[in-house]
Amino acid sequence: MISVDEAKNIIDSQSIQWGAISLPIEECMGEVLAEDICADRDFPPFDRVAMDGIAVSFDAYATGCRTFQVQEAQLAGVPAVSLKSDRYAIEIMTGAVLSGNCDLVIRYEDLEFYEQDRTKWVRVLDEGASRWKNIHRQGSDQQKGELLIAKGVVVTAAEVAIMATVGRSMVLANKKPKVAIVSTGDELVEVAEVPLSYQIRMSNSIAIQASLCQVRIPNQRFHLPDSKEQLQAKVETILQEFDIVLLSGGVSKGKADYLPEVLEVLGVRKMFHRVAQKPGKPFWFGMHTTGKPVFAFPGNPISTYLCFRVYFLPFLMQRLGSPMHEKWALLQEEVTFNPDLGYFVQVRSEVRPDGTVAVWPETGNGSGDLANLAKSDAFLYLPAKQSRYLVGEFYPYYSFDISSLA
Ligand SMILES: Nc1nc2c(c(=O)[nH]1)N[C@H]1C(S)=C(S)[C@@H](COP(=O)(O)OP(=O)(O)OC[C@H]3O[C@@H](n4cnc5c(N)ncnc54)[C@H](O)[C@@H]3O)O[C@H]1N2
Ligand code: MOO
Repeated sequence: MISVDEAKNIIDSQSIQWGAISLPIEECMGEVLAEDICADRDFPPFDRVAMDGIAVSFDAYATGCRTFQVQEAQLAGVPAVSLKSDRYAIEIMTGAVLSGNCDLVIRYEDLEFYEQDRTKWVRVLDEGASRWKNIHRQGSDQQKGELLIAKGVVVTAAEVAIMATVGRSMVLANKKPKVAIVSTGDELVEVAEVPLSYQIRMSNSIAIQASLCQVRIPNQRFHLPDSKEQLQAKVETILQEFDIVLLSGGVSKGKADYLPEVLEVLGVRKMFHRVAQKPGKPFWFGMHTTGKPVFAFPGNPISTYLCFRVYFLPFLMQRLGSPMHEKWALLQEEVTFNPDLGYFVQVRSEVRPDGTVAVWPETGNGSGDLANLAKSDAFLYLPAKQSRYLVGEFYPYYSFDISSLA
């Protein structure tokens, strides 16, 4: 039996890539960028007028000139016009390119217009003007060629806006794997069915599917009976059609726990079976000859969910180029446990005003106590080789809320 850390390392060390796909920017929200996005020109690309008003020469203003003859108006979206001399002003609008020979913009609020001899004049009331006031200088935000978004970023509306402004109508995103979710067991019936007294409704594959849909991973759900022949035939076709196979149930020591044997026959090499942890001890992981990973989670609902959340999800996000960062939380009640196993205790959490996460254990009745999942909102990882975990100690924390990845 291997440790939790060894199991994670084995999973992480598999070289698996699903390549990249070119997507229109309208379709890339929530995707992970597979390329860097750089500035195609300076930001802003020209000296951009930042206030509606007039453009003048600062030198004229600095030598005491406060009245200017209005030469013309220059709106946004037209080429720059130039001052005839520094006694003139050009009416100018926000978003326009700064007029030639001008280096000061004064807002309408600080101006008085008047007419004299059928000529339009303007008087400047602002006594605190400086060179380049109200002008967003070319290249002052970013220079042409600078990195604006690094690959690996999950695209939000902010990235879409930046990609749009640099003219990227198509971008490269990490291709997502197609995942098969396979539950096994003759005691399981579909959700809409009424179970007989010796049956239960399946929930593991449904929970995994819900999580994969939330992080927008294409997936399909299957259910297979406890028959070696049927498992072998069906898993063989599933392995051809999907990039990753997640199985639930059939990996412990029961008479119908055929999966480890069937998987090996199908060319899935066992990388480990059994991890020194509770719950989820019988966790099995292997690699198919084609390089596709196969995760076989122990069937007890909390074990399946734990292995999915703690091992599979971080592996998936890391491979997609958007790794999940480890979070830590502060234990609020002492826990004692068997030092031979790492213990993923279910906890209820609260974020404190200082930002730390405080957690209280909600142990429930073991890995079959599915309803206890709703009383908790995370797993706290209490590592092996110690038996007491004290109030005020920090431990790694795996929230059930994965909405930040969506
Ligand atoms: N002799 C031993 N027996 C067991 C061991 C062991 O080491 N030696 N390990 C126990 C542990 S720990 C677990 S966890 C389970 C895992 O066994 P399997 O992976 O073979 O899972 P099953 O036996 O198929 O199912 C276990 C349990 O979970 C229910 N289940 C299964 N699939 C689903 C599903 N999709 N939705 C809802 N519930 C599901 C199933 O009905 C069983 O009650 O083995 C222990 N035994
Ligand atoms: O490991 Mo089992 O998952 O304890 O119930």
